[in-house]
Amino acid sequence: MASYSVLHGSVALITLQNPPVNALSAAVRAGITDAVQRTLKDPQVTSVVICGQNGRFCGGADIREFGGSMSGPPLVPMINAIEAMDKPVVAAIEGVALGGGLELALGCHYRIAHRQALVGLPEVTLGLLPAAGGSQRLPRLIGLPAALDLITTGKHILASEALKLGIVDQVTDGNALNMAVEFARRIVGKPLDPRRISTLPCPSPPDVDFLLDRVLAQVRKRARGALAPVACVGALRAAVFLPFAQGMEKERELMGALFDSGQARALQYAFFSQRLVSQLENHCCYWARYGLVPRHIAPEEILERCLYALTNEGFNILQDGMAAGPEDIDAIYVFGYGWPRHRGGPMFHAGQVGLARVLEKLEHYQHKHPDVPYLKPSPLLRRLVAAGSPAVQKWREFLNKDRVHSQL
Ligand SMILES: CC(C)(COP(=O)(O)OP(=O)(O)OC[C@H]1O[C@@H](n2cnc3c(N)ncnc32)[C@H](O)[C@@H]1OP(=O)(O)O)[C@@H](O)C(=O)NCCC(=O)NCCSC(=O)/C=C/CCCCCCCCCCCCC(=O)O
Repeated sequence: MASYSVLHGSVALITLQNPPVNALSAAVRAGITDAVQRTLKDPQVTSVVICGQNGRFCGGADIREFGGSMSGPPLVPMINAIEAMDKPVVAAIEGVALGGGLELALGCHYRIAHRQALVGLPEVTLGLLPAAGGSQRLPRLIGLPAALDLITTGKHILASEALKLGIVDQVTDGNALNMAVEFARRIVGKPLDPRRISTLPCPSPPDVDFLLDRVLAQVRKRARGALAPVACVGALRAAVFLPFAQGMEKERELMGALFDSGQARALQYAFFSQRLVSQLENHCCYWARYGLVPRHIAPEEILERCLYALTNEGFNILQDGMAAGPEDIDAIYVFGYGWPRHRGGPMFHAGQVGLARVLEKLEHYQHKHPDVPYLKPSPLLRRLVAAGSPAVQKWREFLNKDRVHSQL
């Protein structure tokens, strides 16, 4: 939800309330929409400040809502309505203004931030693009090159850097909310048209096509099949060449394609699993408090059972002739599945760990869990170990000999 109050008799204060990061859930969007209506109707109110509860402006759209059917007031018309207001609206940014949070702030006429606050449009890291107007407003505010950098990487920057780029208007080491309220009182009556970012032209260099093509090529190379970074460049191209309303349509169209893609779902799943893992320890405390004794599973066991079962399947695939050599399997993992390049790939890694050790571990886990077929050591792994664990580069040779023998 969002609370509404009036300070000094004339400054409406809209406070986002959704701990811990004030994500823009349906209830928060409904609260903001209601509060905007109240400010419009209240003749005493001459300016508005939007802030977040507990020193955090907003961590963006509520990622949990993406998994289900979305309800409540949509974000885009809400932000457009804020920008269209005829009373100045100031965003008081403390803590974070990320994703939809920054997009909300870009719909405000001014942005005042704490120097240490973090701002950014990290949607790309979730397989999305800033589709609440961010891809259209940010380049209009700070120019195409800087917007391309921020939106295609999704990086968070400090408000002090955002000030240099022109994303925020002022920073403070003190209380950003107090400063925003004082600021809001002072600017009443100043023209608002130049502060409505959607009405600004998009500043871009003369060689704009060249720049967009170069960035697209870089992004394609870096993204290795990821859809979102490429879509981000498409949305920014629209910001340069199309009027705002049409750019917004393009933004929505591109977002629609990303939204239901398996990639966006996978990245959002990864966002939450990363956080869940860090809570594991607390769950153990919870069990202990209620007298439950969790079976102790060492992290090595989880790692080894996942990793060595995967490698074992690689040996089976090689043995069945479905891949010509270990390099084929490693290349698929490194280039297709983000396996850390510095670890070479699962087959190379098995060689580094030592084939005898991999075999020993598989035998150990198979003994403990005889019902798990993936843990049964591949005959090829056994033969390689028996042959003295040749280096991975020699396996192709070994396999060829093996295959010839089996055909004789
Ligand atoms: C930096 C953080 C904010 C804070 O970090 P930290 O202090 O370390 O805390 P964490 O442990 O990370 O988080 C604390 C808990 O909060 C949860 N959390 C955090 N952020 C969110 C969030 N945004 N939503 C939900 N929950 C969140 C987190 O999981 C923790 O909870 P728990 O412990 O797991 O229970 C850090 O949290 C962070 O980086 N957060 C993410 C910031 C981010 O990525 N924000 C961007 C979100 S995406 C976004 O904003 C998108 C905006 C555009 C939406 C436009 C919608 C339009 C829809 C159009 C649909 C198109 C279809 C059209 C089809 C057609 O046309 O037909």
